Amino acid sequence: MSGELFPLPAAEIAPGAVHVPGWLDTQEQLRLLAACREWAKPPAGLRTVRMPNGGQMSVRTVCLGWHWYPYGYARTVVDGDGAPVKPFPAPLGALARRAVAATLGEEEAARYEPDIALVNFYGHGARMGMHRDKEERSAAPVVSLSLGDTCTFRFGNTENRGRPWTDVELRSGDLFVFGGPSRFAHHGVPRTFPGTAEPVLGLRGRVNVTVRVGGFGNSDSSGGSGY
Ligand SMILES: O=C(O)CCC(=O)C(=O)O
Ligand SMILES: [Fe+2]
Repeated sequence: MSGELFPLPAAEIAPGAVHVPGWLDTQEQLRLLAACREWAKPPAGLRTVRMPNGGQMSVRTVCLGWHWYPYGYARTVVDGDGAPVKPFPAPLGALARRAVAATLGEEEAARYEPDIALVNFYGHGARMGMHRDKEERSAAPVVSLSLGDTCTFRFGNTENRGRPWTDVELRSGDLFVFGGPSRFAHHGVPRTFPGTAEPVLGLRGRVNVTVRVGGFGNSDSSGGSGY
C-alpha cells in the first residue's frame, strides 16, 4: 500500500480507464523496482530519448520486448547503442494480465498477451507532455504501474491534447489501465512531487512501467517519420 491507512477504492476515470490505488504492496513494489534497476543496465539500457525536432525528453527510458523510438518500434536500439532490445519478461506479462483482470475483467485478461514494456524514470523536474500511445498496432489495453514519487497523471480525451481531462494523483504501487474507448486517449505527466516516495523504496524520483501489446508479428515497425 502507499501508506494509506485504508486503501482508496478503484475509480473509473473514463470509459475503459481504471485507477486502482495501492495495487502493489511494498514487497511487490520492491521486487518490480529491483527488476527495473537490472533492465536499466547497458547494453540496451536506460537512455535519453532525442526527438526529431532536436529536443530531448526529460524522462529517461528503457524498453523491453520491442524498442520504442520517436515514432516507431524496432528490435534494436536504433537511436542509441544499437544493441538488441532486452526480452519481454514473462513474469511482467503475468502481472499485467492480473492487472487487466482486476480492472477490465477476466475475459479481456484471457486474451491479453503483452510483448512490450516501457520503463520510464522521472528525475527531479522531469515531465511528459500530452501524447497518445499510438505506435502499437493493437487496441489491447495499456497497463501502467507507478513506483516512487507521487505524480499528477493527466488523462485526456481521444480528440486532442487539450481539455477535457482529469488529473489523477498516481502514487507508488498504483495501477492505471486504459483500454476500450480510452485506449488511444491523450495523457501525460505534468509534474512529479519530489521526496514523496516512501524511504523504504530507496528511490529518489519516480519510475513508471507501461505494458503494451505491439501487434507487429515478426517485422519491425516504423511510424514513418525520422528513421
Ligand atoms: O509515466 C506515466 O505515468 C505515463 C507514461 C507514458 O504515458 C508512456 O510511457 O507513454
Ligand atoms: Fe503514454
